[in-house]
Amino acid sequence: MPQTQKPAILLLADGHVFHGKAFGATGTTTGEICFNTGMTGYQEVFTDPSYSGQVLIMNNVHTGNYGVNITDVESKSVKIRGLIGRNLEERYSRYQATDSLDAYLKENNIVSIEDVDTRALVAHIRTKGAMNCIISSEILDIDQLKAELAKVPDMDGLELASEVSTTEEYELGDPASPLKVAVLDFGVKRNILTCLTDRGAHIRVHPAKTPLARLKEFNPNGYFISNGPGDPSAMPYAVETLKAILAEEKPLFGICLGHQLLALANDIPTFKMHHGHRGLNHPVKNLQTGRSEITTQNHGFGVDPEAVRKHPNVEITHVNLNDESIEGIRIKNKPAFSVQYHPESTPGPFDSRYLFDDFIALMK
Ligand SMILES: NC(=O)CC[C@H](N)C(=O)O
Repeated sequence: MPQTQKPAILLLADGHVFHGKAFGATGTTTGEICFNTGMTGYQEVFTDPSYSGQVLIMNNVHTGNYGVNITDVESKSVKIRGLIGRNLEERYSRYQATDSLDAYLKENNIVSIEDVDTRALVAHIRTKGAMNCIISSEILDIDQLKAELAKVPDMDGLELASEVSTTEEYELGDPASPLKVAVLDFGVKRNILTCLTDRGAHIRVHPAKTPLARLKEFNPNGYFISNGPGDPSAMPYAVETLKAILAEEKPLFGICLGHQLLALANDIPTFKMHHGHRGLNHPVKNLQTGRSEITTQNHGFGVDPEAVRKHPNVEITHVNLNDESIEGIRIKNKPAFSVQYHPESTPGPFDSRYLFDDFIALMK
């Protein structure tokens, strides 16, 4: 906790007010409130592009105590819109750390609030569901905050992926590799790309709206459909590309948003969840092997379980052991599969990394 702190206010769309202290950048920020139950890995979480448009509560009581550095990132900048914590620590201790969380949030202009009763807040979101919120250390008048909050668009129906996708194509891995993967970037996490290149793939990463004709010019052995922020049903352009890719009959692997888009490309609808799944310890059962995995998750939308079960050509490969939501699917007559969770983890356990091996094996 820094020595001198201004007061700050968190207002929820349902009128609930939480008083706390300003941390990081001062000012005002808005977005959809969500919570992550992970005890560690906060820098990887803050830089995950799938969090764009969201204000994040860290459930852990202390965040910031091991500082930040330049390597523990999933993209070039912090992507959360704001941070809420019980204790956000300015002092840190770790030999690899290069700076404090406070300095990092200031540098990335992330308005944050601490000294909030996060247990009560998370319990409230779990009961009432996802909603928009506003944090401010400059506007302390509730009516004025309410007026600002009313201008914030709903996450439902929001297309955000094209805002965080790369604007230029780029290649990674060994250009001499015979294994080529065309990546569609909707906000891809860096470690997903590393999981592919570490397994020998040469990859080309493409902007979100790249048509199949351009993807094919790379002569790929397979296609990877990335994670990303926003509502998948607001991305008809991506669903069209996926349908065209599926007609190619080449291996396809999708993660999170990529999983939702694969469902939509098979006419399975997606829906807005009550408050989503975000954390590092979500149990998932692999129905093909019977084994359980502890997984990293970050999603606020899901694929319609009834529509998946009724689909003649889609097989459920993974289910969530907490709520039986659909965690993985496979297209029966095509070499295409996807998972709702994050096998690249970072942060999280490595239980599900085998999915990258499966994708490589499918291409070989
Ligand atoms: N991590 C992701 O790809 C998130 C997908 C989607 N934006 C969701 O919230 O469900």
